[in-house]
Amino acid sequence: MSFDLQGFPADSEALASLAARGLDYRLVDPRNAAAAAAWVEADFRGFHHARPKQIELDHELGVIADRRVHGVYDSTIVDPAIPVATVSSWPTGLSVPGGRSVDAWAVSSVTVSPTHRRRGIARALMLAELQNARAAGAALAMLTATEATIYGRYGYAPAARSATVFVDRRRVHWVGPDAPGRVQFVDAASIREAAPAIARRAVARTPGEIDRWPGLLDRVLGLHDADSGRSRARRVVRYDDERGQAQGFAVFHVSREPNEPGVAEFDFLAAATDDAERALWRFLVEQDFVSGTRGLLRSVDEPLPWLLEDPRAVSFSDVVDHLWLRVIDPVTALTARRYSAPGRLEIEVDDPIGIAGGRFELVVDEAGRAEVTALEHTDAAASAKGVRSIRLGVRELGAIYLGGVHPSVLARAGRITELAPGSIAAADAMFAAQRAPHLSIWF
Ligand SMILES: CC(=O)SCCNC(=O)CCNC(=O)[C@H](O)C(C)(C)COP(=O)(O)OP(=O)(O)OC[C@H]1O[C@@H](n2cnc3c(N)ncnc32)[C@H](O)[C@@H]1OP(=O)(O)O
Repeated sequence: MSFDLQGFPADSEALASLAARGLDYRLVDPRNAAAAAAWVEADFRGFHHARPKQIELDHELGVIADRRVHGVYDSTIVDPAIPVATVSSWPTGLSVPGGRSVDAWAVSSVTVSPTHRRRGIARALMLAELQNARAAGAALAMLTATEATIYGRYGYAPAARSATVFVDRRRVHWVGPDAPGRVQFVDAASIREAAPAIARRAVARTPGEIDRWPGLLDRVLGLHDADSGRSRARRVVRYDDERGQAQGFAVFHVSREPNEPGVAEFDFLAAATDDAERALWRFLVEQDFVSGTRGLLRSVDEPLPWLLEDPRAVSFSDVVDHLWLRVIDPVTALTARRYSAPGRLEIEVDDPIGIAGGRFELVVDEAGRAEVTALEHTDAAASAKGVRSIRLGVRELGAIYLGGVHPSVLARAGRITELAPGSIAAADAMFAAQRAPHLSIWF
């Protein structure tokens, strides 16, 4: 999605509603070093992080150079250059079932200073971001949330979960296939050039993953602050296939207690093929002098238990909502993904914020490809025709979009209404995803 991030002004409604509270809502120019640094300072404070070191600040300034960054300013405080609220956003691809990527709008860095909380600042920022997403032509807006109670009111819903996986070293006996290639240690800097292409292919394999940005790869490889203790503890391994082509890499470190075996911990594994995924997992779980391996932000549907003789070597904990989606343009969003069963379904979407509401006809062919049309008529007419038809809110549409939540579960929760017999069963079959949606990074 090509889009000029600085090319349109700050949202006029947010501007007016914050001005009415004596606050100034501004688009921050990331090339203005002082303003951008003050914004980063507020962002770090908002998330209760320590003040950034210069090297971290420089890294963050590089990241926000590719983002649309807003701050809210209060001219009456001691340091009015530091915003009392922050938000950043950018257009990026979201992988959907079937392997395509849909244009989406990522929202991040939502903070409001504790001195200014609960007076509607976040609300103004979040409504503005929906308008930004629309202006950018995004089919969906998306975010990862610190707390699950903040974003539903703007139409977001959890659409992909993640889990912590722990593998008990003593019980590891690999029974999966041997990978034809090999795993080797590589220097973090040496893999940086190949990393974007591997990550891109890995992202395309899994619905729910989003495009990686350069600063993220620098950070996971520890290159943004190479001399820090954290970065120096990181080790990088790469999987090369039988032809010597790099197909995946993982970044891990071993946490140590004196004279005790440590735990191999990782939160970044990019595998472009099944062989790479298996080989990297095998390397990570078969280390010696560790009590186990812990992977963060892993899929709830990892194949790992099926690769070990003792599936109970693997435990899943902290299964949480992770990726939150907000449908902006139902026709584009619903057309982008592939479906698991053919059929015809009318979907009535209620959107209290007035962005994505309406009635839509989804017709899926034998290959799982969809044609989606916005309809004019009412549900009474649809059910009279005997057409399979459901009614749901925009949040529920976001929840089922990637196939991570079954429509029948939301129907049982009273959150989807079946307007004609068989419609929920049809929706379950159509929206099912071959691979559980999963997002393995924070953004
Ligand atoms: C995508 C991301 O960046 S996730 C990061 C979110 N940010 C953080 O966790 C940092 C710490 N928290 C904060 O900075 C603030 O508490 C924010 C940004 C979450 C909320 O900012 P505020 O300006 O206080 O929110 P605002 O006054 O606009 O509240 C809007 C609504 O959200 C509700 N709300 C706000 N924060 C929370 C919360 N943490 N938990 C539950 N409800 C909340 C309010 O009660 C209000 O509800 P209403 O619409 O029913 O009246």
